[in-house]
Amino acid sequence: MTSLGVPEIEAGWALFLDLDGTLLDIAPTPDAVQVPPGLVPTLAAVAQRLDGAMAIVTGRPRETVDGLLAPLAPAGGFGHGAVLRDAAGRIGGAEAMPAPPQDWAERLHASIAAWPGVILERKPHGLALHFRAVPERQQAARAALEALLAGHGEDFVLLPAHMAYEIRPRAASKGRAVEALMRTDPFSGRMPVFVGDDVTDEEGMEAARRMGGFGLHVGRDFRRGPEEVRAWLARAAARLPQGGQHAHA
Ligand SMILES: O=P(O)(O)OC[C@H]1O[C@H](O[C@H]2O[C@H](CO)[C@@H](O)[C@H](O)[C@H]2O)[C@H](O)[C@@H](O)[C@@H]1O
Repeated sequence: MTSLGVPEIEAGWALFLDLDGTLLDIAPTPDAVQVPPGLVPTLAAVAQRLDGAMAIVTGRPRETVDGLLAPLAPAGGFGHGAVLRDAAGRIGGAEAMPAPPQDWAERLHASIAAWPGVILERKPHGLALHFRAVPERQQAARAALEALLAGHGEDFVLLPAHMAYEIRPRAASKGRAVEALMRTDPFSGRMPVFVGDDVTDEEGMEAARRMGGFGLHVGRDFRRGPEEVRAWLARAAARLPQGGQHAHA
């Protein structure tokens, strides 16, 4: 255990890691995030120590994550679980996921033209309105997304996020990503552990608990934030045997 009571990573875990606010420090805008030197090699080493049972579970699209973490292309749940990639690199899960109607982005562009500082983020299976630079626009951003959902409430849901509101497919969730990946090799049979910081991560943590594992929260457990998560991962990369629990010395 660490001094704050977070258990050290074990070779028999399946590790599910949120990205923004967990591995990466929060930045002023989505495009401004910095991937700290050493993070990608650490993630690659941890995945190797866990026999590949490590996934990134994030609201970001797969293409964005692959750009940020290149050359690593980890297993994961992307777009809040709308798109899945297993440890063998097979992509799926999005067949039944709706894309936001074409006119939604146009309608939002029209709204935010009058709200300097509000950022519209378009994703394959969702949208986000960021108001970090102009917190006074929070209610307006929420209302704009609620207006879009008025005719599509059955397909999409509204999510509160860090200084943002998002729309995602109702059928997508981080819990769905955990459950689906846990049915695949090499995740199957391991103890799921989900690490996250946000409201949507609670569904991933709940899924991990249902499947015999647990969740760790950045804030309540990792009180020093993403920096502490990265140090925890680096210790596992240095300490666990190469090749994970099946490795022979
Ligand atoms: O599931 P996550 O990996 O935690 O991603 C959640 C959303 O993160 C991003 O937005 C947040 O991080 C930005 C960069 O630090 C920050 O500027 C913004 O205020 C946060 O809301 C990302 O832009 C979204 O697409 C993700 O869904």
